[in-house]
Amino acid sequence: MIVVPKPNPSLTAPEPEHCPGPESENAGKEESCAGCANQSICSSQIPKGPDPDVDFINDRLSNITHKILVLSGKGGVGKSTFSSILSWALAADEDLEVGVMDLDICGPSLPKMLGSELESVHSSNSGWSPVYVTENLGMMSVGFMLPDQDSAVIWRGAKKNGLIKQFLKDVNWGKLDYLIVDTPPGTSDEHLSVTTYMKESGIDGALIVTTPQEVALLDVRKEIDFCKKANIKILGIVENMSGFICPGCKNEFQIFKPTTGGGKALADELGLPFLGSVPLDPRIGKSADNGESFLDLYPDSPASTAILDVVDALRDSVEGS
Ligand SMILES: Nc1ncnc2c1ncn2[C@@H]1O[C@H](COP(=O)(O)OP(=O)(O)OP(=O)(O)O)[C@@H](O)[C@H]1O
Repeated sequence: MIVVPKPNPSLTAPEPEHCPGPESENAGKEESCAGCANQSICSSQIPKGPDPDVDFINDRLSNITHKILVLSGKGGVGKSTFSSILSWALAADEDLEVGVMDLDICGPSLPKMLGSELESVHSSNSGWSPVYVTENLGMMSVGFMLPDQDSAVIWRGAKKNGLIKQFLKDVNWGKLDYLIVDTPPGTSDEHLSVTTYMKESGIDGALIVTTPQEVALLDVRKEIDFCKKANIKILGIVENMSGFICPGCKNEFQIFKPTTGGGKALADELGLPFLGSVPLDPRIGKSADNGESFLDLYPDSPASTAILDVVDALRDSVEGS
């Protein structure tokens, strides 16, 4: 077994062709991005023509039964927190093999949330081995490849694309029942790369995390539009930080306005499944900071009940029961 050097020199992927940008005479013709006039999905950072790596990716991913993207329009709504709790919840079922891939390249928080930040990725002839949080929960994150926790990843789209491709091609997950893919906020390079490369092998769909406030919901609408354009099914919307139930007195308090209901209203308006609301609970943040499973620590809390309801609804949706 060889420890992958930190940072991994092989991550210096060849720079594929860039978007011509708004100044170019080709801008907006074949494909375009926010910098070009047209608002359609920009694929200029993905190499054109047949990509031999896609066969390797399809081969790797053919061992994975369910693939779920966790998306949100806005940052800080609890996407990584929910991805980590979801992974823990699924892995609590010993019959399931679970993987979680952290595609938040510039802000990888899953190694910390899953209590594995000091681990390293190992490589062998069969590829990169995920870091195992528990026997049946593996994880891959760029966070494992940084020289230290404070190092910033300052990469343009082409390089992010190279890393995502490498994650999909080289990580040897083995046979998985679930792969949870945590993404950064928005609809950017990471989203485009992962949906492009995973498309052929099949993505079950996207779980959209939001908070109840209008500013988050506004961005969620864009995320939903992205999913439509990229042909990704929306498995449902989860409203996180929805109301605050005091762990001491158990009363519900109104901290932000509106405190609850925005996610459900949006789901109803767009005819999408609403999977449930998870209340604000400061112990969720503390558990995540400590790399511990909130569900294990506080199984009887209203937040745990709400989270498990969402997980059940999600499993029903993808497993078709
Ligand atoms: N239900 C909750 N109750 C209390 N705190 C929460 C809850 N959900 C998330 N948090 C806290 O909110 C903060 C933001 O969460 P998180 O990092 O998961 O958001 P994110 O959407 O992944 O952000 P980004 O997209 O910027 O990475 C964290 O400190 C997390 O512990």
